[in-house]
This record gives sequence, structure tokens and C-alpha cells, in this order.
Amino acid sequence: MVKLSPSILSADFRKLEEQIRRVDKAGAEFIHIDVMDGQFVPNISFGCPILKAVKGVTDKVLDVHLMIEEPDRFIDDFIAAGADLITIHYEADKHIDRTINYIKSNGVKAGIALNPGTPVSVLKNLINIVDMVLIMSVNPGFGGQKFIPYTIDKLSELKEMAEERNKDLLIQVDGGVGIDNAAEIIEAGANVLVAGSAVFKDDKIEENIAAMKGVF
Ligand SMILES: O=C(CO)[C@H](O)[C@H](O)COP(=O)(O)O
Ligand SMILES: [Fe+2]
Repeated sequence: MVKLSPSILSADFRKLEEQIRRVDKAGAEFIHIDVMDGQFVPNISFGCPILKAVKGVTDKVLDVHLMIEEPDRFIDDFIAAGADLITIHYEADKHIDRTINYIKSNGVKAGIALNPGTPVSVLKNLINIVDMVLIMSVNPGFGGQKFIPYTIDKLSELKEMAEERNKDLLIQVDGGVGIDNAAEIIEAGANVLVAGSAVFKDDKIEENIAAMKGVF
């Protein structure tokens, strides 16, 4: 079954609680939390205090996408704040095996994210130790960017690798996802779709989620 993970990066922060409740009620399975440090990506978003606040209003899976350098420094903090699934970037951690195992040893699900330019082949020895792989379909740092078409091939390649080595793998895609390309993305292999602007657009959260789920 395909899951939807609305990214609160595109939410209206003046009414974050209301918008989280609406996303929850409209049937999103995960809530995607984009953490940016101004180092790994050229933007700063938010951190643990927002995660804690979101945890207080929903029981949905809190899907934390860490776009930060040396994420191992902050794993304890994000676990304490309520993360259910923590995804770190392959490009940001010299000791990714250690950090992934550390996350899992705390009973939290772990994922690896790949920037568009990082090949799927780097996962050869990691795919069977993670719960999720996130294929970035834009260069990370900002919401509202255009989907990069060649990342479709990366999804197919990852799906093939997962069929051999990790049948339960969650395959997440993030960046520029909307009703126009969701079908093709799912067909290629994704089973968790992140969507920011497509969900929060025009404050029509219910209609936008229904339209997206209509494609699944
Ligand atoms: O990780 C991200 C950006 O780095 C966001 O999750 C992503 O861009 C979602 O926004 P949109 O659906 O508007 O592209
Ligand atoms: Fe993200």
C-alpha cells in the first residue's frame, strides 16, 4: 500500500496545529519533518521544538528527514523529541553504518536519503540494514521545486535491488511530487510519497490529499 507523508515545510506556521490536525484527519499516514541546518543545505528550517509540538497533536508516524551535517550528533535529541523514523543523508555521515545501527538500537526506524546526484549503487551493503531509502527528486533545501526526471530511473533501480535484498523496504520519494507525476512515481517503485506544496496548496488540504490519494 502506498503511503502519503505531507511535508510541514509548506504548512502555514501561524496555524500549524490546525493544519496538522487536518492532515491527520484527511488520512495521511506519515508526517514529514524537514530539518535543515544551513550547512548540509543552503537553508535553515526548524528542529526538535517543532517536532515535540507536532508529536503533541498527532499519533501519525513522525518521519524526520535530517538534512544536517554529521547527524549522529543529534540522534538522541530527535528520539527524545518523538521521532518514529529518522532518515539521514548518505552524503552527510562518514560512519553511516554506525549511525543507522544506533538509531535502530533505540527502537526507532532508520532511513538513508540520497541526493539526486548520488547513485543507488552506494546502497549495496546498506539496503538490508535500513527500514527506508529516500530518493531525493530535487536538490534538498527548499520546497516547491521541480521534480528531476532522471530520479525515476533511480526508483526503478532501487526497487529491483530491494526485491532481492530487502522486500519490506520503504521506498520514499521527496521533492516536486504531485497529482501529475504520482502515478509514474508509484509505477517506478515508490511506496511512500512526500508532498509539501501539493498538499498545503491554497489551504485546500482535504481536497489536495483526496486528489493525491485518488491516484494511489
Ligand atoms: O526535503 C525537502 C526539501 O529538501 C522537502 O521534503 C520537499 O521539498 C517537499 O516539498 P515539495 O513537495 O514542495 O517539493
Ligand atoms: Fe524532505
